[in-house]
Amino acid sequence: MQAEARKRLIFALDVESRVAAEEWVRRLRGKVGIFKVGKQLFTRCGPDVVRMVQDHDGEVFLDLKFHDIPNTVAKAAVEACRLGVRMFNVHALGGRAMMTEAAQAVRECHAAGEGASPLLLGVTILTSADDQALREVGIDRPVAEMVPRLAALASSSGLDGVVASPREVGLIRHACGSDFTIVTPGVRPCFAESNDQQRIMTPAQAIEAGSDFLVVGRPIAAAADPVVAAQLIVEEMAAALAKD
Ligand SMILES: O=C(O)c1cc(=O)[nH]c(=O)n1[C@@H]1O[C@H](COP(=O)(O)O)[C@@H](O)[C@H]1O
Repeated sequence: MQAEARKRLIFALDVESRVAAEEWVRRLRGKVGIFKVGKQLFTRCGPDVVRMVQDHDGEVFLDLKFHDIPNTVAKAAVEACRLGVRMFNVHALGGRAMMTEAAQAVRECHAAGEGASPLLLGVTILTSADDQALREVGIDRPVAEMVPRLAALASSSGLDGVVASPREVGLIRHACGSDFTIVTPGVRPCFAESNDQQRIMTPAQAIEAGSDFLVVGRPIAAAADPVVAAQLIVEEMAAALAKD
């Protein structure tokens, strides 16, 4: 069960240089399933950092949260496919046309033999946001209504899954069914700080709720012993998976 749990743990490489990223990959290779390359690292290092992870036999979640006009996002999606990443994301708030064109671009790129077939995920409502934050940008509906609504829109636009807080997994499963992939950041083991995350759950709670993949950054990176922290999270996930 630990091997299955490990495959589902994604470590966020939220660091400022290729050297630091490579150190983390060497340290956590075999201890986590996937490495997430996000905006900070990608802006600093570009696509080479994705290749660096792959050169270490690591799989990559490219977390650039594309949100633009449909044509631009579709073309960025093709580049993500060409990089051979395991998964990448767009903002579901970008809407149906944007998501549909991105999904089509992924299918065509793969069919033409130009790239891999990554999971295309829609970010619903960021795990750092709450109802008050939504009201401030003019969204009067609560998070608990917006997340399943955006997940259903992502699903009907041809996306493979969503990124959301583990707190909303049940609502998403109800709206989108069991085959839809749910990736959850906002995961905090009991030994870690919540930082800027608002809608959090423990690794066990996230797995019990039905998350497919857990994204964890600072609870591992800031731990006194990151390898031990990753292993504790894997053990907690494995115990929750064993209850199924
Ligand atoms: O798409 C994401 O990965 C993401 C979506 C979201 O709603 N919330 C969220 O925290 N993330 C990412 O997940 C990671 C969480 O990191 P920690 O809060 O350090 O565990 C960060 O790299 C975020 O960019």
